[in-house]
Amino acid sequence: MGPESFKSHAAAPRAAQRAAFAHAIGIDEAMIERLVDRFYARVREDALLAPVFAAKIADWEPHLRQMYAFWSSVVLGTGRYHGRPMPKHAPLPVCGDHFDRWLALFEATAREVCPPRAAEIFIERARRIAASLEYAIALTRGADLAPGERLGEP
Ligand code: HEM
Repeated sequence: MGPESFKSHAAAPRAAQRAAFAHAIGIDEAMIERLVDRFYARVREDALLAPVFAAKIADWEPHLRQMYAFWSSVVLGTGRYHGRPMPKHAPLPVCGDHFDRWLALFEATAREVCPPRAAEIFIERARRIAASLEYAIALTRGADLAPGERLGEP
């Protein structure tokens, strides 16, 4: 087997292993839908976050479907999500407090909906993506956040 065929064979088992591991700890598409539905139900009742979403989202069904696809791609490696989150978040009137609240609600929901090991996977990924979104939004406002520094008021 030459290097090329080794390469092409190596990628598929890794993706399959990731999906198999996720399934073994209880993650599947139905769990993702429960997590996303409950999380955004909370977001829509949250005094800090609800107005930011309400200004952009009139019809929640397409957003929820997009978020099922997003989390399926992130955690199950299905490649179902093809969007680009950064341009959608860059213009939002948010600061570090919004990210803290988003993560607090997400973490509480994940711990309710998912078995412990599955919850930790969603939470760890969410924290990393939130931090990179926060950093990238700051850059669009001309601020290069130092480690630990938070996104200021828009
Ligand atoms: C301050 C916290 C956040 C706020 C206020 C927020 C708000 C929003 C809003 C309003 C939209 C819809 C934008 C539009 O359609 O114009 C959106 C889309 C989205 N958000 Fe967030 N978000 C936050 C954090 C996050 C985090 C931490 C993640 C990932 C872990 C995330 C993932 C996404 C994705 C994947 C989309 C769909 C983007 C697309 O159209 O492809 N968001 N968000």
